[in-house]
Formats: sequence, structure tokens, C-alpha cells
Amino acid sequence: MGETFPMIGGVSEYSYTKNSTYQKQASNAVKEMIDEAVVESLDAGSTSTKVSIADLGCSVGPNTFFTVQNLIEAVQKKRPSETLEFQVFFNDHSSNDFNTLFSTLPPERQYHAAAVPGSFHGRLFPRSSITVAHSSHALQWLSKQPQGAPNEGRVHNRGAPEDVVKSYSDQYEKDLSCFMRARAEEIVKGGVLVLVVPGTPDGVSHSDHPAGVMFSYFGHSLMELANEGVVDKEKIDKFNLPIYAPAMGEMKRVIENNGCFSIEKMELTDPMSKVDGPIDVANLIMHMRAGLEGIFSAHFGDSVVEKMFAKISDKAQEISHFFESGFSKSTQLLVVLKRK
Ligand SMILES: C[S@@+](CC[C@H](N)C(=O)[O-])C[C@H]1O[C@@H](n2cnc3c(N)ncnc32)[C@H](O)[C@@H]1O
Ligand SMILES: [Mg+2]
Repeated sequence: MGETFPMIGGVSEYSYTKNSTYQKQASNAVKEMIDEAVVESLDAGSTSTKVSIADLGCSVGPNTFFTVQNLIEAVQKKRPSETLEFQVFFNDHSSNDFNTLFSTLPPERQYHAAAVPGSFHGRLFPRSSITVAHSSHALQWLSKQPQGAPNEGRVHNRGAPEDVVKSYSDQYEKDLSCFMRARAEEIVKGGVLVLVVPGTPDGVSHSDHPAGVMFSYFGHSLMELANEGVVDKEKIDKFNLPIYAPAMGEMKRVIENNGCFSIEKMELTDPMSKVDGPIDVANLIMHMRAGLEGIFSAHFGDSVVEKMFAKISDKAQEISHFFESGFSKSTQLLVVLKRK
């Protein structure tokens, strides 16, 4: 499946474990909605007391542990009178730091844990074997860099030439179609698929997603380094960060084309609805670093990336002003699907 760029593993200052509270807060914002939707929609497995749950793109924890616990509680709510046994599959690329994941599993867990390495764009499980599958903050990763015209001084599709933007949306639709095809085979009839992804309202440019704004600062910072002779501009033009936040209609089209799932819920939500106060941009930069350092380093080298993050940090105040000036807040798409 090509190269993969895992979140920073371990438990150091820059690790995903220490820099994933935004994703946790964002998941918290939709926790009750997921809970309700699973209780309402789940219509599977009543003949077996074994329940299989999969978290796709789980990373290293701890967020995946909260997710899995919530899903288990929702299933128990649905089937209160039964003694259920839970099998949980933690999936990510094989380069993910599964050692950290397994050494930090909650000791009081009521499930059997297993890792399933590999890309969720392909098959991971036997046919009709999964009761509930979930994926949060992972499907925005494209399977490869979209290739279009040179992306003049940018690293993303924000403000990019039309054919760059189109190659992003084409790649996304291709990847999501593969994902849906695989899940359609694996999830049992009446089983549920929950997706939490960055998204944008129809009609709003998806590049105006807050992450897209951050990515344009990555581009500005690299261009400053190009002007200082630290990096080639051509290298920046060629690089397209393989991350995409779809419009709701785009997502819906792929699901409907797949045809195997009914849409139980599809809603844009505010990922920070349970958090008071303004965005802490310095902290946001640390979060982005935990997720993106690997892919930037592979293309630009460690020393350029170190300088790039220093430049972005210098712009923290400017970025804060930008976010304070009012911004579309409904940027998290929650999708709950039921296998027909
Ligand atoms: C930002 S982390 C999200 C982790 C966790 N789900 C959360 O909400 O905090 C995204 C994860 O998705 C994984 N990922 C991206 N593309 C993937 C693919 N094609 N197959 C499996 N995992 C993938 C990455 O390796 C990364 O660990
Ligand atoms: Mg990756």
C-alpha cells in the first residue's frame, strides 16, 4: 500500500500519546450521539453472545481505549440481559507503535484485545465477522499524495490550482470507495459502522477547514525557508500532504454508490463544543507535529522540518488572531451507517 507515516510513537514530549487531547475532545463532542445511534441502529448478532468490535486507524492510544469502552457500553445497553463476550481488534498500519498500545491497555478492560496490522483501504477481517466498526480522525489520510499540476508553494489544497484540488477529491473518493467495499464485506447484516472525520458543509470550500488554514502556514513557513536558500521551492511545489476533509455531499455520494449501508446519521458537529475558551495554537502545533512530522521529514529531511516548526511557532499569535476572527466551527462529520 505504499509508504506510511505513523504518528510519533512512545511517550515522549512529541508523541501522539502526549499530543492527542484535541482528538479526544473532538471525540467527546460526539460521544453521546454515537452511543445513542449505536443503541438505536444496531440490529445484529442476537444469536451469538460474541461481539466483535474494530477500531480502524487506532494509533497508539489512549483515545482508542475510550472509544472502545464507549462502544462496548452502547452494545451492553442494547442487550442488557445477556452476558456478552467482547473481542476488540485494534487496527493501524504495521508501522504503528503497537508496543505502546499493548503496554498501556486498561488493566480493568472487559474485552479480549488483538492487533490487526494493515491498511483499512483493503480487507482486514473475514466476511461477516464484525459487529461494530469505528474509525475516528483517520480517514482523512489518503493512500498516497495526489498528483496534479505543481502546487505553487503550497503543501495542501487550500487555495491550490483547480487540478490540484480535483486530484485531491478524486483520490479521496477512490480511497473511501475501497474502504467502504472492504467494510461492506466484513460487517455483519445489521452491524454498525461509525465514522468521525474532518468535514465541511456543502458549499464551503473544504480548504477553509481549520486544518487547511494551518497547512497554509506550513506552506508559508517552507516558502520563507526557500527564500533563505534552506530548501528548494520545486520540492515544496511537488509535495502534497495526503490529507483531505470532504464535503458532506462528497461523502454521501461514495456511501450511496457503495449501496450496502443505510445512512442512520450524518451530521456536521463542532469538535470543540465541550471545550471552553479559545484554541491554544501552540498546543495545536504540537498536535500537528505528532501526526505529521514523519511525512514532512521523509520529504524535506529532519533539519528543514525542525526549522519549519520553529517558523510556524513564531506565527502562533498571527494564527490565533485568525481563529479568533470567527471561523466555521462545524468541521467534524459524524456518520453512522448500518449494514443492509
Ligand atoms: C490521528 S490518528 C487517530 C487515532 C485515533 N483514532 C484517535 O481518534 O485519536 C490517525 C491514525 O490513522 C492511521 N491510518 C491512516 N491511514 C490508515 C490506513 N490506510 N490504514 C490503517 N490506519 C491508517 C494512522 O497511522 C494513524 O495512527
Ligand atoms: Mg499513516
